[in-house]
Parts: sequence; structure tokens; C-alpha cells
Amino acid sequence: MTAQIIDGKNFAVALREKVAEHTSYLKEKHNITPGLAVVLVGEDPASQVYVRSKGKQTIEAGMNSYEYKLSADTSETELLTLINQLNADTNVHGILVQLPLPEHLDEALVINAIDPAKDVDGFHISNAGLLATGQKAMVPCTPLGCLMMLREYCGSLSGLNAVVVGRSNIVGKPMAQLLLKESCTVTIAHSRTRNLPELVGGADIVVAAVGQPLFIKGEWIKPGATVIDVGINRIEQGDGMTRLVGDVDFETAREVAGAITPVPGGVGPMTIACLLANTVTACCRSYSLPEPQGLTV
Ligand SMILES: NC(=O)C1=CN([C@@H]2O[C@H](COP(=O)(O)OP(=O)(O)OC[C@H]3O[C@@H](n4cnc5c(N)ncnc54)[C@H](OP(=O)(O)O)[C@@H]3O)[C@@H](O)[C@H]2O)C=CC1
Ligand SMILES: Nc1nc(=O)c2c([nH]1)NC[C@@H]1CN(c3ccc(C(=O)N[C@@H](CCC(=O)O)C(=O)O)cc3)C=[N+]21
Ligand SMILES: [Mg+2]
Repeated sequence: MTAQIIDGKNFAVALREKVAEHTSYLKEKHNITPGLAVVLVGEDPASQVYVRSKGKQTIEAGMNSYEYKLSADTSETELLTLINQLNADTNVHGILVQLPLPEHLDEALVINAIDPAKDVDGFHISNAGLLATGQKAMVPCTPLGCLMMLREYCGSLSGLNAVVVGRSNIVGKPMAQLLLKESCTVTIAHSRTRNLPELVGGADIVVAAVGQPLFIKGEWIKPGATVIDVGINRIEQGDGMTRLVGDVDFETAREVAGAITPVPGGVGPMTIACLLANTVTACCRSYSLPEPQGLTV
């Protein structure tokens, strides 16, 4: 039996519809239009494509999109000045600074300069702390999207064994926090982990956020497990073209897993939809308006 494919693209369409519905409600009832500011430092072409698609979907959801493209040699002071300006701008409800930043910029310093209430990435130390202590936070978009899909596919996650491979601040750690909040038994694996295939083999839920193409093999996976592949890796094909693959060896994993997210069309589209959802959530909170259901956890 082959795995059910978890269609992140479809989930994302449904979530974006919910976002658009609430955006028109905010417009009609309160004359408010949520605004998202995206800051890109440097010329990285992949990031530029990503920023463009975010901008397009933001506008399609009825929100305002503000894009700031700064040159790669932008100074820390210049960047912090822009962030302060966006923090003070009442038309901006969400701020995203695209990572990674160029070497000469201190990522933690820059992220922590964002008003936590506008931190739609959920990367500010205050949001990370709120999430870790079970308080109302802005939840990082990628883990949020993963959890929404997991809840839909597994129902209650309580008591399930979850293995998160990767411990980054933007994916692995917040993912583990969310799964712990759902009462999973959570294991976080990383590059120093010794018995990874064995650990993965005990998991009812596997979340792969490793950054290594096709790294997790089907034979490691427990039959029937739910596999969430966060990885986005561009690899060379035989014919000189490139192809997008995840951190999971999809072809072998799909023969064993109960359900699995594909790459592309899995976690990626949900990440962007969650960014829009977080922007609406941040907007509602900023005016102390009731929050719409289903846009966050
Ligand atoms: N779909 C989406 O929306 C998003 C996708 N991504 C993708 O997800 C992946 C992970 O991203 P991110 O968390 O930022 O990556 P990082 O590079 O920041 O973290 C990778 C993690 O994987 C661990 N790791 C690396 N090699 C191994 C190994 N051989 N065995 C076990 N663990 C290993 C690292 O361990 P250690 O800490 O010991 O170094 C680290 O904790 C990437 O492919 C990225 O492109 C990222 C964000 C959003
Ligand atoms: N501050 C910040 N926040 C982020 O959330 C953030 C970031 N920086 N830096 C880069 C990573 C990566 N990331 C992706 C989101 C969606 C897709 C996505 O939609 N992928 C499509 C395919 C896209 C394609 O074909 O190239 C898919 O998987 O189907 C990919 C990657 C967010 N990130
Ligand atoms: Mg990283």
C-alpha cells in the first residue's frame, strides 16, 4: 500500500480563502486593510522569486503588500532604521525580514528589533519564549503549516511519538514546541545524533527539516507513519536541468508511510498561506478585535 499524499497546495488554497474572507470582513466592518511588509537584503535570485510570489498572494488575499529591496551592502544602521519606521507605521501589521541575511548583518539583532506584535515570522525572542511557555504568541509559519496538516490527517496527536530532524530556530525548535503542546512525545535529532535510522523507526510522526536532499530513507520509516518533509533542495538532474526535492527520499518513503507531504506542493505553499494568516491575526490583535478561528493554533 502506498501512502496518502498530503496535498499542501490544496490546504493552502483553503487557508488563503479563509484569510481573504476575514480580510473583506475587516474592510467592510472596520475599514481596515491588513498590511504586510517584506524586507529583502541582497540580490539572491531564489529569494527574489519567493518575495514576488508572497507579494502576489498577499494582494490576492485583499491585503496591502509593501516590498523593500535593499542592496547587499546595506548597513546594519540603515536596516534598523527601516525596521523602526515599519514598527511605527500603522498601515503595517506584519513585518518579515527574509533570511539568511548577508554575513555582515547580525541576524538576531535585526530580528529582535522587529515589534514582536508585528513579527509574523514568530522569530523574535519574545515570541519564541511565549511559544515555549505555552502563551499566546506569533507562531512561525512553517511549523504552523505543518501542524495544521498533521491535525487534519491524524486528528488528535496526543501520545504519538514524534521525531523532528533538525534543530534550527526557524523550523526544528518551534516545530518541537508545537508537537509538545499537542502532547506528543517529542525527540529532536540533529547532526550529532547517533542512531537516527533507529530513532526515526520509532516515530508515528516524522518531520524532516535537515537541508540534505533525499536524506531520510523509506526503510527507516515505521509502516503507516505520517511524514512531513520541510526540505527545499534544488538538485542537478541528468539532463542539466534542476529539480526541487525534499529532505525525504519520497519514492521509497511513500511505499512505507501512511501519509506524506510531497516537495514541491507540500509544506512550502502552506508556509506562505500561514504568513498571510499570521498577518491577519497580528492585525486583529493590534486593534483588540476578536481573532478569526482557524488561522492559528
Ligand atoms: N518549506 C518551507 O517553507 C521551508 C523550508 N525550509 C527548508 O528546510 C530545510 C531546513 O531548514 P533550516 O531549519 O533553516 O536548516 P538549518 O540548516 O538551519 O538546520 C538544519 C538542521 O539539520 C541538522 N542536520 C544537518 N545534517 C544532518 C544530518 N546529517 N543528520 C541529522 N541532522 C542533520 C542540523 O544539525 P546541527 O544543528 O547539528 O547542525 C540542523 O539542526 C532546508 O532544506 C530549508 O531549505 C526552511 C524554511 C522554510
Ligand atoms: N524570514 C524568513 N521567513 C521564511 O519563512 C523563510 C525565509 N526567511 N527564508 C527562506 C525560507 C524558505 N521558505 C520557503 C517558503 C515557501 C516555499 C514554497 O512555496 N515552495 C514551493 C515551490 C517553490 C519553487 O518551485 O521554487 C513548494 O514547496 O511547493 C519555499 C521556501 C521560507 N523561508
Ligand atoms: Mg538556517
